[in-house]
Amino acid sequence: MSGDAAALSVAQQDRVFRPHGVVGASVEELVAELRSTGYDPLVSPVSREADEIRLTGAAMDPQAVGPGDLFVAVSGARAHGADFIATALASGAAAVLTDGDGAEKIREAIGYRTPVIEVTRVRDAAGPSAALIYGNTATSGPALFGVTGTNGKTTTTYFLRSLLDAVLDSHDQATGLIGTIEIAAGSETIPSKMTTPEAVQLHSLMALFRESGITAAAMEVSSHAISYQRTSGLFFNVAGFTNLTQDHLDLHGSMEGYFEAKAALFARSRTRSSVIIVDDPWGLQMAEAATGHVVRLATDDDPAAEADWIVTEVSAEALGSRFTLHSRRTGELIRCRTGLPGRFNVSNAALAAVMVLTAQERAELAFSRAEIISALEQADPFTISVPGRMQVIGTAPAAIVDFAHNPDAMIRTLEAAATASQGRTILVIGAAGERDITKRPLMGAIAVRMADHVIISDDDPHGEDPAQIRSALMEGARAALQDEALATRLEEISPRLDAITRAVELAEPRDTIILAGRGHEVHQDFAGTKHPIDDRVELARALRGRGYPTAPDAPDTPVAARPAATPRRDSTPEGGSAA
Ligand SMILES: CC(=O)N[C@H]1[C@@H](OP(=O)(O)OP(=O)(O)OC[C@H]2O[C@@H](n3ccc(=O)[nH]c3=O)[C@H](O)[C@@H]2O)O[C@H](CO)[C@@H](O)[C@@H]1O[C@H](C)C(=O)N[C@@H](C)C(=O)N[C@H](CCC(=O)O)C(=O)O
Ligand SMILES: Nc1ncnc2c1ncn2[C@@H]1O[C@H](COP(=O)(O)OP(=O)(O)OP(=O)(O)O)[C@@H](O)[C@H]1O
Repeated sequence: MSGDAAALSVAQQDRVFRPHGVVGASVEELVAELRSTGYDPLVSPVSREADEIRLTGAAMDPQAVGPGDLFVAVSGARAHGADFIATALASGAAAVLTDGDGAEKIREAIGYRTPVIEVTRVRDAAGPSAALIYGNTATSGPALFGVTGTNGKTTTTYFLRSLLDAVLDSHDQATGLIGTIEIAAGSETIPSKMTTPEAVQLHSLMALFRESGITAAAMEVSSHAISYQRTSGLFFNVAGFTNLTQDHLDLHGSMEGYFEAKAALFARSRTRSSVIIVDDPWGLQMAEAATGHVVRLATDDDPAAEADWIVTEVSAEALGSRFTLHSRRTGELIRCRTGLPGRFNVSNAALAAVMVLTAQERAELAFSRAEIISALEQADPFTISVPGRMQVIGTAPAAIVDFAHNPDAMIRTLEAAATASQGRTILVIGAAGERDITKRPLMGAIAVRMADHVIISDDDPHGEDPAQIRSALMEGARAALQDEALATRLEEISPRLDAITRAVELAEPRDTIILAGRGHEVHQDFAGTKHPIDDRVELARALRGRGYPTAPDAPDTPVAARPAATPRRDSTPEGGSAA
């Protein structure tokens, strides 16, 4: 989105990034739909005029409500949406969908002025309600490609979109994208608030996509989204699974709970086909749990016997890789490449390719196999820059900004660095506050096991004390240093800007610097206060400051200012047992 619109808040941008020609539904039609699907709605006030009110949009965030919207007021951990009824009404909300508590709050605040539809499961009902308003059905389009898994969602959706673009361009059709970094409808984009938006926004986006001539879209599906019913009422043409490793245990309680949340996406009622990477037992289990048409993809060196597609002939090419996709069923061989570093990007690229091939096989895309193969072999769709994902900022020393913020991603990123590096690996790492705390010591331990010099710093502390988060990482790192007699150098430096400067000061041209955890993010959140900092900008600045070369597309805009409220600076170089 450009011009004046770009100056709007994210919620305001959500409000204007909407379809225009929505036919909508009346309150009466919505209530009838909810009744017929078992939600047992109660409506007040019940009157002819109220029934005839036409709903032409839906929003859950009161700041994103527009005229004629259904305001979906949910009860949450921080607040009840109904507490914000005044904001929603001032913006033009025409009716409210809420629970008993919400209905009570609204009656107390405004009496019986606006129709209130009361159901017990508001989040469940939000998706089907929005689907009705925006005219979305299982076949209304666009062709939707959903990707879930602990790591690789963003990268795979960028790869998917790039491949779809390469094929659809010649058909004059555009593509969409919904994910952590941005929401895009063709060339129009807005920034994302969440990896997967709420159902009301997703349904609005489907209608916007259709209106904008978008025939295919790639979308990240987080486990939070599945648990919070954000994808309710949406139907995927192909759902893809990358992997399952430790993260988000604060929400899911256990790996089994986390698995169950993800598995819900691969049900016949939600997706027509599933493409599942079966490189580990979780993947194999996911393929067993999936119902409907399931395609198994193996991307490692020891492919599972059950795999339908395997990746073979992987070889290094510049910083990226070449590989061949082999269909065990038909014998088909397709040559692909990705310019992004790391073996995991071969997996992400293979998943994107097999998802599109599967959609074509199942006659869900109006283009031929030959067009996909030609795009794969000639358009190089997997050599693109994915913001903050293995993004190369400097070349000597190699300097990379990556989003790795959980144990498995760290291992894979540091493996990629070790393969590429001629010298030492210098790592800056932190952990986010108010998120899975059990991963912090694990991440500290992995850091000192796999890098040569580790600087523990801050990520987004959110409401937590940043020093405490660092200390949990340090604890894991120190224990590994001691127990495993490692020679890794370990420091704790805050703020992050100082940690970045220090990493560059330490580096020599043969070394590799990895700034992990923050990727594309441009603010750190300290208890609700946002401090501008972009790892990519600061790394490029520090490299240039020391006369080191930067990559051609390294940023040069001086975005970041030094944080206003700087947390404790605590630079305590520590050696491992041999240091
Ligand atoms: C755990 C979780 O996902 N919580 C989400 C959930 O919160 P909740 O149900 O507790 O609701 P709440 O925040 O109390 O708000 C209730 C209602 O009051 C409104 N409200 C609330 C507070 C306020 O100040 N103003 C306001 O209007 C809200 O818009 C909502 O309508 O619904 C809220 C409304 O949409 C989300 O903002 C909130 O996301 C929180 C902030 C969050 O951080 N979520 C992250 C963990 C998340 O979802 N991440 C995944 C990606 C994870 C990954 O793979 O890394 C994602 O898909 O983004
Ligand atoms: N297939 C993969 N397997 C393991 N690690 C990966 C994979 N793909 C990417 N990574 C690592 O995970 C990080 C995040 O990648 P990406 O943003 O593509 O995943 P994501 O699932 O969208 O993550 P998030 O949900 O946290 O945004 C990358 O920066 C990289 O370190």
